[in-house]
Amino acid sequence: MTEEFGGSNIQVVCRFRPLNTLEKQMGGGEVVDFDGKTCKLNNKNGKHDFTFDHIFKSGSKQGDLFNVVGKPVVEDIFKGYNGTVFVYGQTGSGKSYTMMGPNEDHKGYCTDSNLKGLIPRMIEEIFDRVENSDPDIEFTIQISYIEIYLEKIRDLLDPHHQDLKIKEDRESGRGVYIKGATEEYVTSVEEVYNLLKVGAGNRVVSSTRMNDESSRSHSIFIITIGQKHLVNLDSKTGKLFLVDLAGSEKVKKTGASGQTLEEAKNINKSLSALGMVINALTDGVSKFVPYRDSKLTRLLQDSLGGNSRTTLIINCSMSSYNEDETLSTLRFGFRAKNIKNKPKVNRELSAKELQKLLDKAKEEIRELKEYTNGIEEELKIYKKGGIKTEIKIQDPTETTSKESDAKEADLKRQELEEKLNELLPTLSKYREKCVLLEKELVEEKQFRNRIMDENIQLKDEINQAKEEGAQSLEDIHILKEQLKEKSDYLATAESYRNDLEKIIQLKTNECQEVKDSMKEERRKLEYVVKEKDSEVEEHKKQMEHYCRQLNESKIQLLTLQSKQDDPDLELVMNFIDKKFKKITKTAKKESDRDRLRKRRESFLTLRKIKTDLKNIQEEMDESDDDSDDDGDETGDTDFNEAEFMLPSPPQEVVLQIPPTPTAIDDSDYFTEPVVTNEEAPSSVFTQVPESERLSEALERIRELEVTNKNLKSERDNLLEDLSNRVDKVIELEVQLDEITDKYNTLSNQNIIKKYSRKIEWLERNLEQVTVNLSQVHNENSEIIMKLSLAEKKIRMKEERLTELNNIIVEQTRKAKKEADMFVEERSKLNDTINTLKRELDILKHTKIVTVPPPQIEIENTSSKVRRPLRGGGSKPKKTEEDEYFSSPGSTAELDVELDSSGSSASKYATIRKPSTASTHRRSTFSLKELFFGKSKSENINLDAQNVDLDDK
Ligand SMILES: Nc1ncnc2c1ncn2[C@@H]1O[C@H](COP(=O)(O)OP(=O)(O)OP(=O)(O)O)[C@@H](O)[C@H]1O
Repeated sequence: MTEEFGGSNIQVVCRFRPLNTLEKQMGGGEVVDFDGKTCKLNNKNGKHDFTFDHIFKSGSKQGDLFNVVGKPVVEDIFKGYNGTVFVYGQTGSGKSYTMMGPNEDHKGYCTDSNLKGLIPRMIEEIFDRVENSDPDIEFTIQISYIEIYLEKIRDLLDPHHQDLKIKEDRESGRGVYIKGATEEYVTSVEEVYNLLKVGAGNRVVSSTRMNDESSRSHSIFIITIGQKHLVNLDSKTGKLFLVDLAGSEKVKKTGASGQTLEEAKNINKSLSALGMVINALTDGVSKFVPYRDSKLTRLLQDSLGGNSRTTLIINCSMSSYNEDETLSTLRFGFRAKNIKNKPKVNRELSAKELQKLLDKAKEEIRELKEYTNGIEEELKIYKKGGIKTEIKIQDPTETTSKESDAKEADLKRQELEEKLNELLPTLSKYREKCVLLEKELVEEKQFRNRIMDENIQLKDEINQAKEEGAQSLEDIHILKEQLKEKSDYLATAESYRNDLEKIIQLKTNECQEVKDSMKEERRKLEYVVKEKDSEVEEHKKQMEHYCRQLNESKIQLLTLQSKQDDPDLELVMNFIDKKFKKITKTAKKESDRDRLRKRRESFLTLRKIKTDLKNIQEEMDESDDDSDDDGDETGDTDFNEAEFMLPSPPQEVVLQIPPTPTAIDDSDYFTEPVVTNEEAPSSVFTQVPESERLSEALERIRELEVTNKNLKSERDNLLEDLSNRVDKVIELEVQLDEITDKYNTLSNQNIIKKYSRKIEWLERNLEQVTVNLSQVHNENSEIIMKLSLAEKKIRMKEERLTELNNIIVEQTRKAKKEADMFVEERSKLNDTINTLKRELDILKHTKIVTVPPPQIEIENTSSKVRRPLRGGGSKPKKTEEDEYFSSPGSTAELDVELDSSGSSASKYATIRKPSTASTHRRSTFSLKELFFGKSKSENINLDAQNVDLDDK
């Protein structure tokens, strides 16, 4: 059974050690002042005050520390509490010195009465207390000694155990323990010292710049003290953890490297885990304490915030050389002060205790029954009228006759029988009750176990749910971050798209502008073309005029021909006419679309005609030359020139065909004047003398030729300008197409595709994230619901548990009451039996008992076997009787004195050895043991012939 008391804070004491050689060498002074329980550290950053439960200045004695810290802890352990003393501080600050004392002869402990540390003093105190305890209390003392080195638990009492595991057993009240660790039973201080020596030999210690013998591991010395009151069977257990932590160290200062560096890393890691546990226990916010982060914290779980009375000793240096470390140590201790523990007295569970009580009661009933049966049997013998041969019945009066004695005996027998008959149902009633109680207890225990299992399961569920919740929250957080990232990305993409759209718009505007400008250009061009057309028209008219004149000249030529009968000239004229007609025809057929091409073709045709004409001219010239040679014609060079120039006008006319076919009817144009000109000659030839007209015509032809040339060049210019403009238009159109293409390409190009893909992907992701988010929200709310449900369940279970506890308490109370009643009844029964016995005694004579030697428990020298100690003496000592009985085969004739006064009468018998008959010594055998208990278990037989029971 565990008795809980109000929570108590961890006690924190602070110890300073004197400056060491290194600190003196470094030349720094002392930086700590004291004011009662407050120490003040003055460093470069100012003053820091820390108040503790006790402060031990540098000159403090080991004994003072024991009186303040050690003694009360030992007292607590004997009360059944768990206790812990642990020392914390930087390397070389005096932790091992405080715990063990100086390790001068490398034994692992110190026995110097002034210098020995807490552990030796506490061990001695424990054995002193056992020595001075109630002799009815049986003690067991067990020792374990382990170290945590490089995050592995090593058994210092058995180095074969290298990596022990930590286990927890709340149900049995054992709490956190190390599975497989050696637990040696000890019965003396010397035995413990031996173990300390063994342990110290197995510990890992190295030399560093800060400490010649630096502990490289956390050592834990565990003392378990069990107590059992042999009379009331009350039992309790106290466990004491004495922890010497490895020192925190600055690698730079200690000069750790290689293995020591690895050790330093592990030491600092586990110490920081210890710091985290203390933070979580004291910050008032943390719901979770990370005990499982290191072996050290896991092992100290009960000592920090659990079932233990804990004292923390912080060891510091006063030197300015170590002021930073001292400050951090003081802060650590100051924080630890706020840890609240819940120490409980570790008593046997009520169920067990009750079970034992019940067993005891059952045993007593059985014994009583046997005893009554014995009496019954004796009575039967009397009833038969005989006297048991072994029993000499002493007649106290010597005056009553045998007959009256028999009658009286008969009556007594009847009375006894009646009383026995009355007693038997009571006994069976008790037996039944015991069975019932036993059953109830088993059921109750099972129920309680079930509830506890359920509770643990629920707690696990809650923890899981909490973990899941935390995970979900984390997921939500991650998703939110992703969402944010994606939204940012989306926004960037959006802005990029907007920029692109703007660029496209700009380009489109530019295109539009170019189109507009082109349109404008076209319009201008059309205007110019129109102008040029009108100019051409003008020229055409002029040409008409010239043509007419040409026709006139032609007519004149014809006339001349008729006069000269020149067949070649006629041929030329015909040819020209033909060509004119042909060209007119061709021009008429030209469509608007192919105009330009046709023009060029016409131009080529005309050029061909011109070449033909030139050829004809040349032929004519040749013929002229021939005629000249013949001497037929003289001084007709003008005519020849005119002849030579003749083809030009039609060529120009053709070239100047207006752009719209409807505008000019070429056939009309060419036929009409001819008709007019055909009519004209009569008048012309009649008015002007022929040679004048001819020269005039030639003059005009020349003029025409010049004009033609001008017109030609102008036309060429115009054509060139036109083609330039057309080219420009084409170029612009090509540009426009290019821009459009570019735009299309751009919109189709990878960037846009990529971005649109990305945008799509982001949108999809966004959707997914939203879905996930809502899912997570749902899950979260589900978890919260589950959590609240589970909490509700736990609350209900807890309520149920309290209810059950109350029931158990009630049941225990009832059982106790019943047990009391039973004891009362039993004493009544005893009284009755005593009365019966007394009555029977009248009939009895003194008996001699031959007691064979009781089997004395042989002391087992193996310390792993339970070795109890009795209060008042270090272990159950052999009494004179024990020694006597222990000699094999010896028998003793003992006088057994029965003390009839009070209830103890049934309990003790005085045994007298024949040789020392005068000395009456009280043995530890109870009457019950003597007659019933030991008679079975320890072979003590009643021999009526050898036992003398006197009247007392
Ligand atoms: N209060 C003290 N008075 C005198 N000497 C002391 C005191 N405390 C410590 N010392 C001496 O200081 C040295 C270092 O002490 P100790 O080995 O106990 O340090 P530690 O904190 O256990 O170091 P580590 O963590 O490295 O094991 C030892 O030589 C020890 O004797």
